Amino acid sequence: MNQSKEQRILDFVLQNAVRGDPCSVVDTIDKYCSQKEWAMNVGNEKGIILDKTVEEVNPSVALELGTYCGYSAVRIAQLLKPGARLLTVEFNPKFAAIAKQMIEFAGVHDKVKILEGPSEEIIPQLKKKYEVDTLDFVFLDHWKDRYTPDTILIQECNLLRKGSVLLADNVIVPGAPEFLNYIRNNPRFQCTNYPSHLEYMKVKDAMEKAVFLG
Ligand SMILES: O=C(NC/C=C/[C@H]1O[C@@H](n2cnc3cncnc32)[C@H](O)[C@@H]1O)c1cc([N+](=O)[O-])cc(O)c1O
Ligand SMILES: [Mg+2]
Repeated sequence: MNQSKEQRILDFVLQNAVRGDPCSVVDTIDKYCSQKEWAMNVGNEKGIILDKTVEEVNPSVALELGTYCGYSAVRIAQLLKPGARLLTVEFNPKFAAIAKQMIEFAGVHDKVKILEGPSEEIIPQLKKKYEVDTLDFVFLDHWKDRYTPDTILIQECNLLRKGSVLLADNVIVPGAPEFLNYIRNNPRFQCTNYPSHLEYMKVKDAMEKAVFLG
């Protein structure tokens, strides 16, 4: 049966990156996706915005919605302090399996837990089943029409504390207009926009940071 694009990306990493070296895994995925096949990884330009935000927050508990191949999970995990953890949610079992291998090859599996299932089912389980008190950082990069309902659900589940930071990818392309409208008009969030470009393209995109004010 012919391979998926995601399997080809993983194979390219297994053959060309350095095992246990997260930077080489990230760079190798970027090399493949900029030269051979485009894929919806956050990429290096927006990845630097992600890195800077993670370093600024220095989260003990981080949540990612939309693991895909594990590119941003590896980027985030390599910046986490000892004892800190990333929970990443993915409902496509094929993508979850690819990401699991990607994360293990990068050597960050002791910091990352892949939660397989839809975010709307997983989020309400975080406190009891995954022993989360509150989330210090949330990276939204899943279906764009889920950004708003999941942000509301995260608040309903009492998962944010004063200073928790949300960072949303793709608020220009593909776009998340209802999320931008919701979060920018919500007095409980302080928003900042970071103009950038769509991964591996010259197309304009942006990320939106939203700090929960409590
Ligand atoms: O569509 C995009 N991203 C959607 C990402 C989707 C990923 O998150 C999972 N997912 C979705 N809802 C979920 C709910 N629960 C769990 N996993 C979920 C999907 O199985 C997929 O692995 C996108 C598109 C472009 N683009 O240029 O077209 C660029 C980007 O950077 C993008 O992020
Ligand atoms: Mg994205």
